[in-house]
Amino acid sequence: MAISLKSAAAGFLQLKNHNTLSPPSRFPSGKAFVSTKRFTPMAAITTAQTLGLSDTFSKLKKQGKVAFIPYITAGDPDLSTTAEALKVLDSCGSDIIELGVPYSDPLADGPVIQAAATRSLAKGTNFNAILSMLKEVVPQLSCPIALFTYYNPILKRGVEQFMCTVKDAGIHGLVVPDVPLEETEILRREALKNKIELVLLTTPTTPKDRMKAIVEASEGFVYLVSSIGVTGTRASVSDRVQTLLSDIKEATTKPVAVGFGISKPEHVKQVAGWGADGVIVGSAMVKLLGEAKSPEEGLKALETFTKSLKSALP
Ligand SMILES: O=P(O)(O)OC[C@@H](O)[C@@H](O)c1c[nH]c2ccccc12
Repeated sequence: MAISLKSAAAGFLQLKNHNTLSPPSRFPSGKAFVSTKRFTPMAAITTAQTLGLSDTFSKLKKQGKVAFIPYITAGDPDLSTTAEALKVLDSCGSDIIELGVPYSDPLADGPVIQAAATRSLAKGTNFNAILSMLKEVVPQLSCPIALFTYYNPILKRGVEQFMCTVKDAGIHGLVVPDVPLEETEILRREALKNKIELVLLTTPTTPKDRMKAIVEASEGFVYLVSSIGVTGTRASVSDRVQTLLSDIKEATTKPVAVGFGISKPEHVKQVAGWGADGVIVGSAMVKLLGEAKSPEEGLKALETFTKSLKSALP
């Protein structure tokens, strides 16, 4: 289904303050993923045993806990390191992991994640290679993966084909930041068919009636974007998030996770204290991995950082 220019423009206007519509672009092509490491044979946790997104939140709520949700870009610095990073994040207590599909025009992303996507694409990362890696690694994880992609790569592959492909790879959730609510009908239908939870995003500039429609349609959890603009660490998290959270919680009982700018234990503590059911940390994670002197150093830094943030959560 092509996005009509009119709705694309409407979508862009709707999203202009937070996630912008990315112009059509080539889909990354390159070598299939070939594992360069023998994965430690662990007792594979079958995907069937791994809880989905909403069930994960239900479990945590019963335990009085808040979900820790890191984001990393697949293929940065390379797919073998991504495979190890997923296992590190899982073993450090991540409750859900957002895995980003690198894209050539990630216009909702700030410089850190844009650079990660560029590095990954330059390495030849492509969607099939990511799927191959996931088929090996997902059975070793105890937490669910939410795939993070712009809309264009989905359209290139075809929505139906895309959804059953990611389901086969053991993916539980999907986040598509640049699809306006009006264009989500086919995505939601195919996601539901494949038991993929399609997470929708609301922002500080989303009108209340539109926010209500978004939270109504969102599956898995509601993604509350904490601040206007693109992804990237901020010195502090806006107090506005507290009001936004209570507005959303008036509109729905679905879990709400907050992202954008969170990068310190005090940010995590603050957002959890305001009633968030989950906190999402992306750029700070991506920076550690992508800018380390070696993959081993990046993985070690990721482990230390994740433990410091996780320990700040109830
Ligand atoms: O990077 P931050 O500021 O920690 O924000 C999370 C963000 O990285 C992740 O959820 C994400 C990556 N790319 C996006 C594009 C739009 C919305 C969200 C995202």
